[in-house]
Amino acid sequence: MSRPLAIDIDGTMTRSAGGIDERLFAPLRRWDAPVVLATGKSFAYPVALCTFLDIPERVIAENGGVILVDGDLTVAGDATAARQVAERLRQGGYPGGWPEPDMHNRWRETELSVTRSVPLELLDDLAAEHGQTIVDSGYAYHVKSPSVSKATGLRRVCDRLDLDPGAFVAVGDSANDAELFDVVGRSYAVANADETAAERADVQTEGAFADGVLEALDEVAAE
Ligand SMILES: O=C(O)COP(=O)(O)O
Ligand SMILES: [Mg+2]
Repeated sequence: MSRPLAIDIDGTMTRSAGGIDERLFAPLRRWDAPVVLATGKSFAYPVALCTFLDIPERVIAENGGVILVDGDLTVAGDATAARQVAERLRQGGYPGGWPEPDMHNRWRETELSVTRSVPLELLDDLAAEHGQTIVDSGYAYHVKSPSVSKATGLRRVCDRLDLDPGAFVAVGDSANDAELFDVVGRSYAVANADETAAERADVQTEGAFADGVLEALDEVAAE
């Protein structure tokens, strides 16, 4: 019997060189419990992925800033603060996120994704000045409201689907998955996970990236 699944995208569903590992398409499409894509990517990306996977639109995007569950949309987070931090970065001679044209932030509704080439100390100071925190996905620094996370996103999803977060299994790879790992019934960190994710997960898979996801899915499906 399958359990509801909350799955991270970058570093988890992807191959080491990038791009979604196509071996995940069939098992996710067939999964006989809700599948929620939980990501730091901007809202458009996981919605598009649901469309192409042909699964219901159940999405926690922008590290909990935007949640979509079967047509029910919640926008949390602090878009104004994110824009102010972007402006301060530009004033300091840095990209206001990523170099233009910035496809990471173009369709972003709440937080700010920032290239990891920007000094973390500077970003920490700017974020704190605007009441925001930083989370590192391994792919980008995310300047976000401290009141949202993938875990707060999952709570919203659960309200909507009338499920308990404890019913969920989560799979992820990075610090931005750690709060999610704390609230689900069982959490898997793939073998390439960063230290924070690896420590906070219940289980570490032997396989990296999608191999780890397939391992987790097999284990859950066999129960
Ligand atoms: O957008 C990123 O930086 C990474 O997003 P992820 O949460 O899917 O790994
Ligand atoms: Mg990730």
